[in-house]
Amino acid sequence: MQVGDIYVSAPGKAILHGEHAVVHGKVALAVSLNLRTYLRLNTSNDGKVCINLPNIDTFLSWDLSELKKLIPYMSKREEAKRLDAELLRRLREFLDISNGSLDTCNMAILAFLYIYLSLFRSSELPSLKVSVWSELPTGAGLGSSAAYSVCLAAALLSVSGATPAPLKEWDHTARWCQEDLELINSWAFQGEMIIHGNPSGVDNAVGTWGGMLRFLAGKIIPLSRVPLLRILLTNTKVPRSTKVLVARVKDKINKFPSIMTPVLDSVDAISCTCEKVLSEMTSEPITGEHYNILEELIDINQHHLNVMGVGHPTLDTLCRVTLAKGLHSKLTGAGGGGCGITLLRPETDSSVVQTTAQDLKDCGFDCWETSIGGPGVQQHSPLSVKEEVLEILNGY
Ligand SMILES: Nc1ncnc2c1ncn2[C@@H]1O[C@H](COP(=O)(O)OP(=O)(O)O)[C@@H](O)[C@H]1O
Ligand SMILES: C[C@@](O)(CCOP(=O)(O)O)CC(=O)O
Ligand SMILES: [Mg+2]
Repeated sequence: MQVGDIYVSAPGKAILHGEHAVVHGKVALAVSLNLRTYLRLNTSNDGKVCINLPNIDTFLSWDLSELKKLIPYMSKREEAKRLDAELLRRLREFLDISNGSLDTCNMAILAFLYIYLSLFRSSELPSLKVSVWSELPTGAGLGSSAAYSVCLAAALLSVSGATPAPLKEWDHTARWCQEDLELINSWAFQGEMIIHGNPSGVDNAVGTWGGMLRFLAGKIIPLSRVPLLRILLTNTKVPRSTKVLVARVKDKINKFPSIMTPVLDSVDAISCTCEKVLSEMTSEPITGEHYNILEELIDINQHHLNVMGVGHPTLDTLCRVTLAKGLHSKLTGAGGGGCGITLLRPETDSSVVQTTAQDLKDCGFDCWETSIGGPGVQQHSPLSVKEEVLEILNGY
């Protein structure tokens, strides 16, 4: 087992098209953001497991002797594809968490202990301290749950020795090999299953690999030839739970299958059309017509998402305020509040961006131009972690 400090980070994501539909086997296009979640793990010998989650004011620790009692109940499992229902039930009982709980802290703790116990089930449980801090707003549609799960999976797998930590003495940052990334992604998916209920896997795939990707039924295709897109991100600050929204869409599909199926098919076609246009934009001169199509796709998809029941009055406001400046927006992630994206044209003047952002801030929203396509999960030397992040992580 590796001893010492491990620092890892994983990016958040924005879904350009395909949220919700992707849960039902349709195509999604997603891209990583320059906002990341950071994790520090250090092994200790105080006989405890501690977790510090300052974003959600959660600081807990358990004696190893308590956690060891959960191990005899764990069924033997070779792969990380499905959740171990018995372990989850025992953990819920141990933590006194009801089955339908949506509590932020409960979900985060359950995901952590589940991955920790599963990975160390057949060896000695290590005493360790984990601190996680994120630049991402939590529960706002930017994939904070996936970035959290990817960081947990990467750090715990490294400590267990299953995926050797890739950082060499002279490196500032390092990435895992493809096979190890697949393992990290599969354990992160389990964390997402605990937090989301029924995730598609697109968010943890972006958190693991970064960049822009096409996701269809678990198949991940990196899109390497994409134009540089300028995107304005707006956080309406209306809290919501991905788990609740995903369940709401499922209920609607079950209630009105013949009405909702064409909507999902249409979203699929939007994602495919968007992918085609993005690809054309790299092989021929970019024209206004490319952007006209991208904007129309955004408008149509936003209507579809409203039909699915995941809109919100604040998201309508976002679309109206930006359209007044000639800019097109849609929600991103699970919706119901949270964040939206606005496509900026290459020629959109910075004064227009600024006044639009101010109008949105006047509505009570947070708003910023973001850069997209950041790297997937990384291991860091402490030197390569921003000082303010290091201070937070090392403060516990
Ligand atoms: N930095 C973090 N620290 C602790 N828990 C986190 C963190 N980021 C995300 N989470 C967990 O993920 C949940 C939010 O996930 P979700 O509803 O899917 O929203 P999103 O992924 O869009 O941010 C939180 O309730 C919490 O359990
Ligand atoms: C709604 C969905 O498509 C994306 C959810 O993203 P987020 O948790 O809101 O960031 C669900 C999923 O793909 O698992
Ligand atoms: Mg999420």
